[in-house]
Amino acid sequence: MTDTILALNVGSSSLKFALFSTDSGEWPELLLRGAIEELATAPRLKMQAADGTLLQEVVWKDSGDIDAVLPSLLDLISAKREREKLVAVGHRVVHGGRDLSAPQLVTTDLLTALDDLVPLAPLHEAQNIAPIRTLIRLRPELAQVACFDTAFHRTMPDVAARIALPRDYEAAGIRRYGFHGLSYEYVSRRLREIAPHLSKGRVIAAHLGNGASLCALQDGRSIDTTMGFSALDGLMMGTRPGALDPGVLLHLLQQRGMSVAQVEDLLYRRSGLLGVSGNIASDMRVLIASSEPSAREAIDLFIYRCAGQIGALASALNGLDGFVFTAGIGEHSPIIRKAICDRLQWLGVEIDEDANSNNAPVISTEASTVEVRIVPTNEEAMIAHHTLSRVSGLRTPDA
Ligand SMILES: Nc1ncnc2c1ncn2[C@@H]1O[C@H](COP(=O)(O)OP(=O)(O)O)[C@@H](O)[C@H]1O
Ligand SMILES: CC(=O)OP(=O)(O)O
Ligand SMILES: [Mg+2]
Repeated sequence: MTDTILALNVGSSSLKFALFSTDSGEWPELLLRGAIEELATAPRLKMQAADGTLLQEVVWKDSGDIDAVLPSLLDLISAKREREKLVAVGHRVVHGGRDLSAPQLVTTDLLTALDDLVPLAPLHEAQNIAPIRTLIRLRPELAQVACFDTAFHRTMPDVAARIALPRDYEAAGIRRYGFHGLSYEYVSRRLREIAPHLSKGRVIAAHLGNGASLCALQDGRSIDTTMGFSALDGLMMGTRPGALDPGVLLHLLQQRGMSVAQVEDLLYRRSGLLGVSGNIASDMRVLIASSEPSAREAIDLFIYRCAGQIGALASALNGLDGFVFTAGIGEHSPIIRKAICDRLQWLGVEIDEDANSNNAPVISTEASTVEVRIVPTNEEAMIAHHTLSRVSGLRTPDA
């Protein structure tokens, strides 16, 4: 009987899952994968075999939470892989705070530490922890490993991590952590395999999904990133504004009399593409298809802000050798990639329009001084890798 590992990646708009065999060495082999979209409103699951063949589709009648869908998910997976035995589950946990800088086996103490981090990531942390507790109840024999989005950014120098507040705030943990680290760790490792000439150089990776950020990679390690203390900072996102003048917060609280809960809701759930488009959508596909001027304005702002922050990270890297697009928008939207790249001509970026329209691995021209690539991310593979390393007592090799 083959042992398997389940990787769970709960994002702000979906639950992605993937099942891996533990038999194949350092990198577990993919057996099946899938996603549950619209978790909060109308959950629908799609499960595919490793070769992409559709295995199953399920639509739940009621809106649910992860707790409600997880038992069905486990049943559906074991029905498809009857001959394998699930031995461990790895979880993406968005915030590891100041102390959790590497994947950890789940213990009661760890869960208590994670509970304390919930206010730092209101859109994610509680959703990340919920399936861990449900699984302790449903399947107490399973080993569980928490893999942190913040961990990969531990290599950021102090000058990039520091916030310009009085020193005692930093001592209390108010510093820039960065997120999407599992995605950037995967992209960095993948670059080492497919573009070793780039992986040693100065690269910006753009994780453009529902949440969005940039990471400046030097020699494969994070030296700066656009998200900071929380997953609110940096780029404009599906429902978050990105970098915001803190004076706006004071104004909302003092002059408009908004409560803290209202401001939190505004910043995490009602801003970004959704807010600027006038509630048309947070989904880039819907905005691109819309003829409403407000949809166009939301897209234009997303591109403008993204290009500006690429400039800032290019300065942190003292130049640019490579640029990588990844995640939902980055991997699938030629229109957005082109619009961003058109604003990077001053950096020597030149796009090959055919390659870009075809989502080719390299989308820059020969003449471009920056090699622009699409690298599909695989946070689940990274989670499975760390989980296998933890449960088999191996140390994870450094990225
Ligand atoms: N073909 C496409 N064109 C434009 N945007 C796309 C396309 N496919 C996916 N997306 C965008 O990708 C986003 C989801 O990205 P993803 O990385 O899966 O997000 P998350 O992990 O945060 O749930 C969607 O909100 C959608 O806007
Ligand atoms: C950290 C973060 O924003 O994650 P996601 O893109 O999954 O929302
Ligand atoms: Mg994601």
